[in-house]
Amino acid sequence: MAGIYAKELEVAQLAVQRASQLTKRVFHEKAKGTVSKDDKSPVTIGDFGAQALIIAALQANFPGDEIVAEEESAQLRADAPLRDQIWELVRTTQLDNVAAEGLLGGVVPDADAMLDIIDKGNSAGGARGRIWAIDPIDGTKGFLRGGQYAVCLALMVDGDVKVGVLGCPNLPVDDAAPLTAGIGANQTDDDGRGVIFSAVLGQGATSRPLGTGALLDGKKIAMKPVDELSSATFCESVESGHSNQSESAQIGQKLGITKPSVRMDSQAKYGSIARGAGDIYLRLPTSKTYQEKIWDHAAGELIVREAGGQVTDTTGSRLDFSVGRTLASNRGVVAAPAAIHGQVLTAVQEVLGQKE
Ligand SMILES: Nc1ncnc2c1ncn2[C@@H]1O[C@H](COP(=O)(O)OS(=O)(=O)O)[C@@H](OP(=O)(O)O)[C@H]1O
Ligand SMILES: [Mg+2]
Ligand SMILES: [Mg+2]
Ligand SMILES: [Mg+2]
Repeated sequence: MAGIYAKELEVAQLAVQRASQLTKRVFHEKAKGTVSKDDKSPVTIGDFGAQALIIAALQANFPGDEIVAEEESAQLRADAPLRDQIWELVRTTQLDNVAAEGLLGGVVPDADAMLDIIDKGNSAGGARGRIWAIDPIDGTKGFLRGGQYAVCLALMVDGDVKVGVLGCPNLPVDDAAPLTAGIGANQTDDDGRGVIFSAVLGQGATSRPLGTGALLDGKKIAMKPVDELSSATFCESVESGHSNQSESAQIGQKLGITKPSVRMDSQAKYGSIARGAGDIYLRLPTSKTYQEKIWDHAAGELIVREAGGQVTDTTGSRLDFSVGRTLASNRGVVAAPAAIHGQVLTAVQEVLGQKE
């Protein structure tokens, strides 16, 4: 018998697969159509195109649902060549699997419809009803440097994440592949790479090859038991502006961790610890004012919890996805196997407590 949220999961996985196909095309192009946003962060034709394809798939299947997505069309409305470049990508990216492509609603009618679709991701979020959270390319800087990035989609119902899917084109398919120090740059999406992580609340977490054809069966994933904290591996951000790296080094010292941190962009970090390739994900605030965005965490947080992990902020509270487009009630993120999360959190609080 199909489980609860089975259709949502299938549509989400196919939508992520199709959007990843678009980002992979852009990845292999020299000019990635990069423009700068108001906050100076980069956005590419891949981000806009992937967001359009995912929202189109959600609207074809769940027309009453709300959507919180990272990007908006304003810059494209003022730049016809950029809009047309994205439209060409969106129009020509389809799944090989004809039935699946049909399920996702087929091709978007035209470029103007595409702009309107991109802007359907403008929901304010909140604690009521069904709301999808989309990060079309998480880790855009990683995407640009040939490192890790993730196509991220999650469904929240009444403020709780129920379904989470991450497409990671540049991670190894093999759950047992060790993380290498250089995984944050010069990666490829050749054979043996590209994985979809998924979870449904209460049903566990899985990984499967990203591929381009029919979805293959998923394998259950689980966090690796950490018998000796000193042998654990941190999985951390690449950008020093996104997480305080000197504090995480002090926390590592307190815990007796000697292995160097593995740095990679995006929610690929959550997927990597969920399958036991790494152990602990820390995101330590670098400013008093930055609020984490729900689309940067919703899918990964559920996948880690369903793989046997615990995820809190630095105060020990669960991440609260019900307060809008940001995690306004939380500060930073601490994710670890449930059995050691308490010890890690204590070390985090000791180090952060020394600051004031
Ligand atoms: N100041 C600050 N603090 C914390 N986080 C920030 C900050 N600025 C941006 N962002 C968000 O970080 C998202 C990428 O996170 P990563 O964990 O991939 O960071 S890193 O690239 O590995 O350093 C990135 O997501 P994308 O924009 O989707 O790439 C941003 O939403
Ligand atoms: Mg961004
Ligand atoms: Mg992001
Ligand atoms: Mg993004």
